[in-house]
Amino acid sequence: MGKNTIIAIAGASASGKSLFASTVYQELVAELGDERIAILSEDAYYRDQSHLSFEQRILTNYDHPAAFEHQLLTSHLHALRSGEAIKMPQYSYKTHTRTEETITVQPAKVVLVEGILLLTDARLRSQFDITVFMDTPLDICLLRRIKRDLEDRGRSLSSVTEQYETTVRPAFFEFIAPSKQYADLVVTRGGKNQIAVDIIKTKIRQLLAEK
Ligand SMILES: Nc1ncnc2c1ncn2[C@@H]1O[C@H](COP(=O)(O)OP(=O)(O)O)[C@@H](O)[C@H]1O
Ligand SMILES: O=c1ccn([C@@H]2O[C@H](COP(=O)(O)O)[C@@H](O)[C@H]2O)c(=O)[nH]1
Repeated sequence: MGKNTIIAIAGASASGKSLFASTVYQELVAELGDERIAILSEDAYYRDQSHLSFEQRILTNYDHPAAFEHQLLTSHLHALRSGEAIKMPQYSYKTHTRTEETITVQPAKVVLVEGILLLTDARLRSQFDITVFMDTPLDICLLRRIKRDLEDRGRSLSSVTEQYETTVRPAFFEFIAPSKQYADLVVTRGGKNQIAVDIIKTKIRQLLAEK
């Protein structure tokens, strides 16, 4: 396989990273097929906490870099770049640990990866060829996170607001916002910014045509 390209999409929780990455991925797969493009999530690399009780797991700060197994993600990106398949872990936000299943990701010429802390880690940054930061206002992120966490992640309004005040907001200012300096592209207005989606798709088509 020729040179691979890894594209990282970072930004605050509920800034639209996942929607943006999956829109780029799905639209390109519909057009070109799925052999040359792969998609990964940093959230899949939250540490396995199956050795802890549920009461212990909910004490973890999920917005701190220590919550992630970034070394495993780095080695998986390196493997994909080297033409090897990986077994991506699967994570449950409801049980706060990995599930038994993994997803096999085949090496692809373009790999999209999205997550809150991707640009904060120098080991990960060294793997990225193109970096994107979703610059959605924090109040909009909070509104979207409340809706999503209540509907999809089994949370109550009080747990979302308490977590937001204690870890999510402080981590945004300590880790995520400063990592914007490492972005090649800054995307406003979240995952439905179709102009930004089209710009990344054009770049990917160009990369695939070169190889
Ligand atoms: N531009 C947008 N307009 C409306 N809703 C959006 C927009 N971008 C994202 N969302 C919604 O906000 C929620 C959080 O987006 P998501 O992509 O899951 O964020 P992240 O991956 O950054 O946590 C989702 O329900 C998503 O559909
Ligand atoms: O067990 C968990 C793991 C993570 N979280 C929260 O998820 C977000 C990151 O995911 P996004 O999809 O980017 O929102 C992070 O802010 C954690 O607080 C969780 O609540 N529980």
